Amino acid sequence: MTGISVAFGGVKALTDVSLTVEPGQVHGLIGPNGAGKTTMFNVACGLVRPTEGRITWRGGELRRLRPDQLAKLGIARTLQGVGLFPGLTVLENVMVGAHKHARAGFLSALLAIPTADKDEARLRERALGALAELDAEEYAGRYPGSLPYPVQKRVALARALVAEPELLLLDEPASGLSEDEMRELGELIQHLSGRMSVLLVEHHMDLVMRVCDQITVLDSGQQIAAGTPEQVQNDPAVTEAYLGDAVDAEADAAELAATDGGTQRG
Ligand SMILES: Nc1ncnc2c1ncn2[C@@H]1O[C@H](COP(=O)(O)OP(=O)(O)OP(=O)(O)O)[C@@H](O)[C@H]1O
Repeated sequence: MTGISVAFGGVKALTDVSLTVEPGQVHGLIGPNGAGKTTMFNVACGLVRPTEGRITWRGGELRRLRPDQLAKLGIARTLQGVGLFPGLTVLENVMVGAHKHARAGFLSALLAIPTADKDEARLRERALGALAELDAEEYAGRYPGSLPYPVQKRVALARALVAEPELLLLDEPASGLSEDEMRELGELIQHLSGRMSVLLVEHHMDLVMRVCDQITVLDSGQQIAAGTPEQVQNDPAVTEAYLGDAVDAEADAAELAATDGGTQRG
């Protein structure tokens, strides 16, 4: 993505941001709150059209990237929420992610139309394989609503992986996970990068520093640093941006405490 700018009405969410996810690499996108990470992620998955800039994929420019084209382009994503279909079982949810591999289409496969028997069997096998990779095979027959949040997140990831994407877009995959689950997620992401590229938007800095090959840092819609985890960690502009964020939070807390104190005194 080159020279990406996005404006929402008068708000400039991104100004001239460029990043390239290299084949087989994990690329982290970080920055304090409101930096523009989600907006950039949404540009990468076609949910937000940039005001300016170019998106290049497989050597060609994508003039109009739409979310429904992603699977055909070899791109899969998971979003901040979980986004599973509550009325489908875990297995069926994952099969939805594999539908581009089915000749007769997902609907006929799901409805078990006779001509789709072979496709359905293949889909089922692929979906079970993806669930097994995420250690979630045992939940295949369950409905998402009955499962703990971290398991739902694993199912959502299995649904993205089953299409065997070339590029996997992950928006805050570690949110709501315990330390142990986060460590497992880190290992999984590193393992996956052997066969696909990953763009990772994440708040948990230790995870980002552990698994990313390259990192782009945004602040107030601008790119303030880019490089290896070590380069980014030692970049004064990055420290300053995060420190500014912490100082703001402290000032807010102090102001709130002062207001509370005033109320008590009054
Ligand atoms: N749909 C929208 N309409 C108007 N402004 C928006 C919209 N989406 C994002 N913004 C603004 O764009 C800026 C960047 O927001 P964005 O959500 O991309 O940041 P972020 O880095 O993902 O933040 P966070 O870490 O808090 O999720 C913010 O100022 C935000 O208020």
